[in-house]
Amino acid sequence: MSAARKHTALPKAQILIEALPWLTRHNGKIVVIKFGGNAMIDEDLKAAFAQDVVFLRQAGLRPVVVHGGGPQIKAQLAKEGLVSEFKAGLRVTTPEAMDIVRMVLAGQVQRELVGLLNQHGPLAVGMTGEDAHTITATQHKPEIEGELVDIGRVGEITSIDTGAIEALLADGRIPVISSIARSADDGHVYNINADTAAAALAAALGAETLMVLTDVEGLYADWPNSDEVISRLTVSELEKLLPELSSGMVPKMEGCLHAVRGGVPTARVLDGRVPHSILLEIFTDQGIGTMVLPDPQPGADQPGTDRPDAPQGGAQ
Ligand SMILES: Nc1ncnc2c1ncn2[C@@H]1O[C@H](COP(=O)(O)OP(=O)(O)O)[C@@H](O)[C@H]1O
Ligand SMILES: CC(=O)N[C@@H](CCC(=O)OP(=O)(O)O)C(=O)O
Repeated sequence: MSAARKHTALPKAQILIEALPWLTRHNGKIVVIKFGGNAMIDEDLKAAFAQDVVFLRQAGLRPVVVHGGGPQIKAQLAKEGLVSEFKAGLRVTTPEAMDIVRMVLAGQVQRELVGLLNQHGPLAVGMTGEDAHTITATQHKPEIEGELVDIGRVGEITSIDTGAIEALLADGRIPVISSIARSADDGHVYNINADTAAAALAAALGAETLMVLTDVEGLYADWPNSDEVISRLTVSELEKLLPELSSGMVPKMEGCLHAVRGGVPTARVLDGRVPHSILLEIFTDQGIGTMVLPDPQPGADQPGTDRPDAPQGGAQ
């Protein structure tokens, strides 16, 4: 009887052992996770996301959550009879819309995530980029067909102050950050795309990795004609691809590029519809989604394993 019990438990031990080199490698490291609006509308997935983030924290990593809420903002704008329009992939944000963006992100989405995480203990603390000058911005005017266009209170990040986040991490907390910035030039606030905010924070925090959860498997090579996912690419390869990308993938991949160019060793786009996608990515040898890597240094060995980020000694 006891021998049979041992036998059935063996696969569990193997799973834990597979995680060991990854646990060792990531111990104490900051991981910035962007939780996307579309990946966060399913209750079970949200609960699994919270479990994964708490698991990372208890396994010795230092997760920082940056969240979006595009679908929730869209729904609230519709309720209030306000139009929801995007230009250059960014929401046109009138002062009235800004009030709603702020209320939905900081008052609803962030509160809900903090609540889910804190079901596991007194861990998560919510804040927005306004707090303690975490994210400062000026007005962003995207260039559309050669002209700079005014899209309202949409911000371009000018500086990041990581002090408040670092204090929370040092206290063992999980910061949960809404993508709103304080203004550098007036007393108001700016709406920031959450992928852009997550990437800027990952670079400023010196994160080990940026993980962007979304509602597709990763970056498709020829979207929407094929579902072939690009499993990894270098920043130079990504830079060449950027002009061909459309809609929500643009800020995501620009964010990954910015983070890796800013010194973050890897940035990944993951399928947030897969339960526990974060754990699969961080603690298993296979990995999923799309990984962005720095360009190889001249003369350096090319990565030989399936996971170029594999821990020293190789994942078995
Ligand atoms: N090359 C591509 N690969 C994958 N998805 C793409 C690509 N180009 C555009 N997309 C679109 O980008 C969407 C993801 O962006 P978005 O909807 O803003 O996500 P989120 O709400 O998670 O921030 C996908 O659902 C897909 O419709
Ligand atoms: C300027 C801008 O477009 N801001 C975004 C902020 C939220 C966001 O990015 O949410 P997702 O990650 O769910 O798309 C917006 O208003 O929708």
